[in-house]
Amino acid sequence: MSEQRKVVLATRNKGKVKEFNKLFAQLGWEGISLDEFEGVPEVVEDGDTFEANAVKKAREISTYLGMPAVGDDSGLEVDALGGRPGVYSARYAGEGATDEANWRKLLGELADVPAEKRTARFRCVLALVEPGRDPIIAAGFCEGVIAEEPRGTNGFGYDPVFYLPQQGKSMAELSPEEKNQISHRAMAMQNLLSALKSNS
Ligand SMILES: O=P(O)(O)OP(=O)(O)OP(=O)(O)OC[C@H]1O[C@@H](n2cnc3c(O)ncnc32)[C@H](O)[C@@H]1O
Ligand SMILES: [Mg+2]
Repeated sequence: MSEQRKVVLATRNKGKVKEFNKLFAQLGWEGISLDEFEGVPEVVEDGDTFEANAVKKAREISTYLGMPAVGDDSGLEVDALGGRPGVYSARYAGEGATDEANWRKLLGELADVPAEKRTARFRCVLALVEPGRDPIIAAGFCEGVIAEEPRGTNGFGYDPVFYLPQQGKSMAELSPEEKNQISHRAMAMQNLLSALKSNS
């Protein structure tokens, strides 16, 4: 996979697409958005794990288009909530919830939780599927703390309420380049690359 590589991004999330475009460019890969194709079926995310959903996204899209595809299933694990919302992060405040509704619900649930108990991590599992081959899977995470209030306007999802003590900023206050150096998605991409190298 070292040559110029066209890989379909098996996601409907525009924030993820932007991040992947930059991460892929660093590898000389070309990420192709699902918007380029018509009639692509919705993937039903009914797995209980990030891995199951990431593989399902990549496999269904790769099979449908006959091209390599990367699926990303990701979410937020909050320690004070026993790891919730986890794989249900996208629908935490209900099916089709907005990003803001999700993080507002989270701040509400953590209203009485003191600062030292607000630890959390973003997790990302990536699956690369080439037609007719077994998936290659890689994971990454990023540790932080759930803030009391939102800060910043970059990024997407839970970024405004995910505070990074080392940076002294929320994830939504980082530039896209800074986020791509430390994020769960960036770590998973690095691990995917290593897995590909040891596979070939
Ligand atoms: O399934 P696809 O089409 O890829 O798009 P999605 O937005 O539904 O993605 P997921 O099912 O993987 O759900 C991920 C959830 O975790 C959140 N999330 C994932 N990565 C994030 C990041 O880098 N920053 C903030 N929130 C993130 C995101 O907002 C969703 O609520
Ligand atoms: Mg989803």
